[in-house]
Amino acid sequence: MEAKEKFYPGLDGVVVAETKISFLDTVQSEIVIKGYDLIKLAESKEYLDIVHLLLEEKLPNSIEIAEMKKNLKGEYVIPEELLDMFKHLPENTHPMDGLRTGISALAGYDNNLDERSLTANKKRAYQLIGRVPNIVANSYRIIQKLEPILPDENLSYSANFFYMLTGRIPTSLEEKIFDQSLVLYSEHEMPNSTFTARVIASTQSDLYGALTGAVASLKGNLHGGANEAVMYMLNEAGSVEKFEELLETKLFKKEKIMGFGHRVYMKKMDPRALLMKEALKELCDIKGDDTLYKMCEAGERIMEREKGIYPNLDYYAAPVYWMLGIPIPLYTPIFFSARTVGLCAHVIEQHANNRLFRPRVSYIGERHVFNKTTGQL
Ligand SMILES: CC(=O)SCCNC(=O)CCNC(=O)[C@H](O)C(C)(C)COP(=O)(O)OP(=O)(O)OC[C@H]1O[C@@H](n2cnc3c(N)ncnc32)[C@H](O)[C@@H]1OP(=O)(O)O
Ligand SMILES: O=C([O-])CC(=O)C(=O)O
Repeated sequence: MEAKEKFYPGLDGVVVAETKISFLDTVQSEIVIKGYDLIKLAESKEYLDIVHLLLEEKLPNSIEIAEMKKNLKGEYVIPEELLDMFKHLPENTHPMDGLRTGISALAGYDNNLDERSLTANKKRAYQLIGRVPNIVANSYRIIQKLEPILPDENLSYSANFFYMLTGRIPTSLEEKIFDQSLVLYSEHEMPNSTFTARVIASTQSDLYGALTGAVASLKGNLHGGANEAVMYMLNEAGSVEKFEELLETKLFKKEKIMGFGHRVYMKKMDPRALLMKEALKELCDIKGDDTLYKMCEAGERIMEREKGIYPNLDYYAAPVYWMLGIPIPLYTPIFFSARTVGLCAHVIEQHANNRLFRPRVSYIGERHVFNKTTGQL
C-alpha cells in the first residue's frame, strides 16, 4: 500500500458492512427495517413488535407477542449490587456515564460470557432490553440521591419505563407517544454508535463490551447527545423571538445548531422528526400552550433559510420528552435504551459473519532517514 491512499474523512459514503437489518433509502425516502418502512411501523406498531422484528426476523403474531411480553417482564429487575454500585458514583456523574458503567458491569453477571452463539446472544439481548430501562432510570435517580423506582410488572413495557423515569403512570396518549419515540429511535442503519459496536464485536469481544462502547459514542453532541442540547437551547430562549435571536447569533458565530443536519439526510428532513413534530403539536394543544411548537417551527424556518438544513429526530424528540415531563439528562439515555435492540441485532449479525475491522491510514507525518554509516537516527 502507498503511504498516500484515497481518504474519506468521517468515512463519508463508505460502505462498511453488508446487512439484512436496515437501510436508509434516500432515493425513496424510506428507512427500511427488515424490509418494512420504519415510519409505517411507527404509525401502526408498538416498540415490542419492532423488538420481535429485529431479533426474530418477523413481526409477531398475537401469541408470539404475548409470550415475549411475559418473558421480558422477568428481565426487568437488575442485580441489587448494581443499585449499590450507583450509590458510590459521584453526584456529578453524567447519566450516560452511569448507564455505561451499569451495562459494563452486567458482563460480570453473565456466566456464559465466552459463548457467542446466536442463541446465547439473543438471550442476552432480551435481558438487556428488559434491564436497560431500569439502569437508565435508577442509575440517574440513585446518583441524584433519589430513591430508586422499582419496575412495575403490571404496566406495559413503555408505561413501566415511563413510570421509572418520572415516578408517575402515563396517560394512554403519553404512553402511545413515548412508545412511538422508542420505535423511531430503535434502529437506524450505521450511525457512529452502531459502527462502534460492530467494530468492537469484530474482535470477538462480547455484547456488553460492544454496547458499552456504543453508549460512549451516543453520548456525544454530534450524535445522541443532541436531543438534550436541543432542550437546553429551547429553554435558554423561552420564546419565539428569543429563540430566533439565539439561532441567528449562533449561526453568525458559525456554531452548529443542535438537532439540525444529518450525514445521510443533510438536505432533507429526517422522516422520523415529522412524527415527533405531530406528537409535539398534540401535546401542546392539550396543554393549551403552543409556545414550544411555535419556537421549533421558527427554528426550522431560520435553518432552512440560512443553511438549507432540516431537523433530525432529536430536534422534535427533545420537546416531546419535555412535554411528557421527563428530566432532560435522561433524553440521551432513553435514546440508547430504545436503540439497544438495534445494537444487539448488529452485534449478532457481526458475530455471525465476522471479519475484523482494521482499516489503514494516509500517513502525513514526518519520515526520518536512518543513517547507515553512523548507525544513528
Ligand atoms: C439522531 C441523531 O443522532 S441525528 C444527529 C444529531 N446531531 C446533531 O443534531 C448535531 C448537529 N448536527 C451536526 O453537527 C451535523 O449535521 C452532523 C454531525 C449530524 C452531520 O454532519 P456532517 O455530515 O459531518 O456534516 P458537516 O458537519 O461536515 O457539515 C456540513 C456543512 O453543513 C453545516 N452544518 C451541518 N449541520 C449543521 C448544524 N446543525 N448547524 C449549522 N450548520 C450545520 C456545517 O457547518 C457545514 O457547513 P460548511 O460546509 O459551510 O462548513
Ligand atoms: O444515523 C445517524 O447517523 C444518526 C441517527 O440519526 C441515529 O442514530 O438515529
